Amino acid sequence: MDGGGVEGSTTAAWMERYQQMYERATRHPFTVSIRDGTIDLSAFKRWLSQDYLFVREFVAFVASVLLKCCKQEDNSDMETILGGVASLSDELSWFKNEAARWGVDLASISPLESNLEYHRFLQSFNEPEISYAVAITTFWAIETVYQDSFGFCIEEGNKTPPELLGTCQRWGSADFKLYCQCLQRIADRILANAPADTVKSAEEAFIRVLELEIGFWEMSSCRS
Ligand SMILES: Cc1ncc(CO)c(N)n1
Repeated sequence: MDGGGVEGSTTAAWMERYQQMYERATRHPFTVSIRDGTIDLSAFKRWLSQDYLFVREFVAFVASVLLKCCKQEDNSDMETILGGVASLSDELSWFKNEAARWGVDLASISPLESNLEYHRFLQSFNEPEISYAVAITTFWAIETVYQDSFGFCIEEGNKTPPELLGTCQRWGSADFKLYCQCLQRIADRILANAPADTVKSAEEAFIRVLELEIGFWEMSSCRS
């Protein structure tokens, strides 16, 4: 398919095939409790500080995706990914401001086990053998879980506490959704031209992201 849309695409097919797991990642009790207004603020602060450490690691991951992109013969996706790297600079500042607002001292935080597990997964993309197709699919999946999770917190009928709306807007906004759709179109185009074993690896990476995202919410809720 080459209409630029996402319906009927490889990634859309996976979202359907693994719908249950996708829902566990994007409608997790942690984010649903933000939407309900029943969120435990100590859990929110745990998420905030752990996600700051995640994003620091994510910078290196996105840089590795950018590097793989630049090595492609057709590197027309470069600007989109470069934009992603650039926006993480603003994101790190946002985390620092937000942490100060909540009285969280980021200097004294160390990563919990589920976060470390996610770090190891992200670091594995430094290997030049990991293809651009797998990397860009992983990048899309990671961003999309947050977009869908936080987008739900600002959809109609939400009771999200006003002091958490900024967080939800960061990933739930219409602009961030467009950005995720742009990543999805890139992933689908690359996958459409990739060999079957690469597509299989990308599918496995998609599932792994869902597992790791569920683990991250569990960790934040202190359920694990
Ligand atoms: C754990 C996690 N997944 C995805 C994102 C989106 O960038 C994030 N900030 N943290």
